[in-house]
Amino acid sequence: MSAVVEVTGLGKKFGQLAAVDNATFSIEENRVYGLLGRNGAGKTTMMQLITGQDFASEGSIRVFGENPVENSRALSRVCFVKESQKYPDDFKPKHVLKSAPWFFPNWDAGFAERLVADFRLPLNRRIKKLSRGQLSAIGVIVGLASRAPLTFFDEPYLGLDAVARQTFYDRLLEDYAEHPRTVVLSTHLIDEVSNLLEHVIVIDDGKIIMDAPAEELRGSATIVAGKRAAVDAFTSGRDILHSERLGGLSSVTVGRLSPAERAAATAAGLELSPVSLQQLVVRVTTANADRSQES
Ligand SMILES: Nc1ncnc2c1ncn2[C@@H]1O[C@H](COP(=O)(O)OP(=O)(O)OP(=O)(O)O)[C@@H](O)[C@H]1O
Repeated sequence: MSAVVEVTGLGKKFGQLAAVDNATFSIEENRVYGLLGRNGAGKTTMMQLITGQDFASEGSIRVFGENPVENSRALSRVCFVKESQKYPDDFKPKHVLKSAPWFFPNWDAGFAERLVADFRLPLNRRIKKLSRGQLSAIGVIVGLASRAPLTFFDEPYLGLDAVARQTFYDRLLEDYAEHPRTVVLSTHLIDEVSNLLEHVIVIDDGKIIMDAPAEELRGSATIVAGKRAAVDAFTSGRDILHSERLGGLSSVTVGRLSPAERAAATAAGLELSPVSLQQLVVRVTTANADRSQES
């Protein structure tokens, strides 16, 4: 498997603030990635750096083996869909679709047309007059129909309703199956996309705090619940990601349990339940914030 993006010791400072802090990771070819993290964690900044829209303060970035800054050869293979995309004042969606093939060599006009129907996008209305959802739909259509070998969707759902979001996920999966490429989704709706993701990168306070295949993460944490004394006895000495108490009951999130440990927990009358990807991300980012405050 080959890396389409290689980030090494990357840092980006805005004055004193390290929006990206000593980040090292790679993005492999033909996989769907989730770039996840809390508000202000550094996701957009990271995507801006990788797509050559901003300069790094330190470290190196390779996109298809090259420095992306002002590099039209590397960037012609990249599509970055962001919510704050600006268009010329008098532009209509039809102008965006007409100009897209200039930027994206793999542009599929027929696919774009089908997506316009799916998202009920009015092609002839000025972009300034579009609803928030219609504006999001333009980005989603460009991101999908461009079939760029590396596509970033920065919170593509912001204006989309639940039906339109599901349409986006369905079309993405169908098209990805036929035309494999690398897709990076940045989103807060982790549960909604969790089945789509093959690899998860979590950024917190500019630092990469998790970088793992989604399959490995599923089942990597378990909620142990039951009578407080029994939960405490079972979880004592373990790395605890989260704990909640209510009267004499307790619910504690711990790391991966072996089959023998699971059997012991059940024998002790404890209930075990899996932690969703969203819960896991919340737990690790909260644990990271607690550690940062302590140090
Ligand atoms: N141009 C800038 N000047 C100063 N600070 C900035 C600038 N751009 C981003 N930041 C700061 O850098 C940090 C990271 O911002 P970034 O937009 O990358 O976060 P994010 O993870 O995309 O957040 P969200 O999920 O809220 O969109 C934030 O604290 C933000 O305020």
